[in-house]
Amino acid sequence: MSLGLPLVATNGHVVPLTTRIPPYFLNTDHRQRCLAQLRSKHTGLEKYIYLNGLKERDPNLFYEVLLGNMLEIIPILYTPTVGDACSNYSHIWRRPEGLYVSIEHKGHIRQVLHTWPTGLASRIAVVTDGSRILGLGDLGANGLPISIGKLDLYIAGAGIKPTSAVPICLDLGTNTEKFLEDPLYIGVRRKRPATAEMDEFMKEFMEAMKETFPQLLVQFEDFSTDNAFRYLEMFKTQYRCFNDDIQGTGSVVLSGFLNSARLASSATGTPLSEQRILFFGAGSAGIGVAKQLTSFFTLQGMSEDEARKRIYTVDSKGLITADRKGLQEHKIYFARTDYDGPALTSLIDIIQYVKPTALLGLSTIRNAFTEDVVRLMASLNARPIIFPLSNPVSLCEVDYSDAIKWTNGTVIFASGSPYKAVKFEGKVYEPGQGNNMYIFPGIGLGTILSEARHVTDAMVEQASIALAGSLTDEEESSELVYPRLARIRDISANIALAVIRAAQTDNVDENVLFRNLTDEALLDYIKAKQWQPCSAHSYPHL
Ligand SMILES: NC(=O)C1=CN([C@@H]2O[C@H](COP(=O)(O)OP(=O)(O)OC[C@H]3O[C@@H](n4cnc5c(N)ncnc54)[C@H](O)[C@@H]3O)[C@@H](O)[C@H]2O)C=CC1
Ligand SMILES: CC(=O)C(=O)O
Ligand SMILES: [Mg+2]
Repeated sequence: MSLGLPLVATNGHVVPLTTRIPPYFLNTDHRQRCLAQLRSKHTGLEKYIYLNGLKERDPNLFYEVLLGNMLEIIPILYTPTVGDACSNYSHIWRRPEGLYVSIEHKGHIRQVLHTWPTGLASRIAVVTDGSRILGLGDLGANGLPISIGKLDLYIAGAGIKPTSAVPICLDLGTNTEKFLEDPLYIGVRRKRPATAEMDEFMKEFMEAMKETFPQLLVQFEDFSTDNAFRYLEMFKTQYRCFNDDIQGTGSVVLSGFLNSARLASSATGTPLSEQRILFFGAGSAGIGVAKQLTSFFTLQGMSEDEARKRIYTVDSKGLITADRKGLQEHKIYFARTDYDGPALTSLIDIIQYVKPTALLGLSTIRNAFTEDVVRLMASLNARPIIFPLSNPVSLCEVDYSDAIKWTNGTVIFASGSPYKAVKFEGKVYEPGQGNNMYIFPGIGLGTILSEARHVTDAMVEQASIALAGSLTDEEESSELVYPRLARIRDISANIALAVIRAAQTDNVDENVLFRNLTDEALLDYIKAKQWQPCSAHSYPHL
């Protein structure tokens, strides 16, 4: 421990020569004190505010507490509680903790970015425009906590240094009236810009980001669906960036689906090539996952057409068919051409028609997977795969305990937000959490270390395959589809290794030094680079 003033050691105890610190404070366990303080708070939002204050007072201690208590703390910093933090951010705001770039800064964005204190040391920015925060809609400038929460997962889950992380909220206005009318609202009071104005802003922003932070990776987060696809297409080969909701979600769900299909197949013998996957919800997340699945199927030898035929998509108007007028661009690829009956609008009718082996919810519709829906899935499949992936919990398509009860324990389940284990007829069942948090830390770490010019499709796909293969024997025998969260650092290191190798194969790695390392040596290097918090450094000023 490095302390500025001499200390007296008595009976092995450390006593600072100062009156500002209680004499025996340094001999107590600060982490336990923090946990006790955290647990004394009654609501999720109070816990969020407490943790936020702890991070400001003592970042090392904050990350130590987080790393030692992931299962308890991640649901506060991230989904579901981060949803409450965003919804109420204008009211709970305490201190500056991220970078706001406003539409009013247009023409001066470079100057704004230069105000960020860690400048050239910055490596990863999570950028939201607040237009679709989780499933909660347009929260405008209140969206910053989602960028902060994702970056906390980068730091805890992948070992990215806190000083490398830049949380960004683009304040482009909001179309949500209640914020525009709220005197405490922290954002610019205007409606969102039209496409041409937003495009100009985004182009200036990305160019300025590259100039100001030349080694930085941009993760686009929670943009409304049209813009999510639009800016990914516009920027993905020009800048080092990816879209978490499209690519991160695609990658993480493919991984859980592969492990689920293996489990289901051991009961039914159904091969991957005969899976029929029904997507309830066809936005950035639904279509992102559908594309990742079809891409994987083609890797397995299916033709593109055969792969696409495995997928059925549903939106608020029902089963998406090619003959529907005015289909949005991103829905066209998966629109069915083999159904020409009357529009199928009820989920029960759609399931009866498709007979899916897997039902994936990315719809934001709470309890859309009713008892009838779940029981029908169970009657069609010995092991139905049901993933209600919408966030936060308040928008989840079905609760875990209901899914277990209505399928008599046969369901293979992963939800976007966390659920606790459930006891049913004497047996304990553990849910999976199908959330991009398992994937983006490793994609980011691998991209940063390899200094990849772009994030290629193969990097995202290999991340998914690495995650799918990361289950231990114990996790496999417990029928988990994702690894236990407590192992996320090791898992992120393995994902980063796969991402670096894919970057090399695609020739986008600007750091070519890793090319000559064996996998073992590279994995050791990655792990050695992971930042470790150390609260012993917290009192150098005593
Ligand atoms: N688990 C995870 O890792 C992730 C989960 N998500 C969640 O997925 C959800 C959707 O996100 P996006 O795709 O970006 O949003 P979005 O708003 O673009 O998509 C929602 C989709 O659901 C459909 N939908 C709405 N009402 C419906 C109804 N009554 N019946 C059938 N379909 C209906 C819409 O037509 C649209 O296609 C959000 O809750 C988000 O939090 C998103 C990314 C990652
Ligand atoms: C998990 C996530 O990225 C979302 O719900 O938007
Ligand atoms: Mg998201």
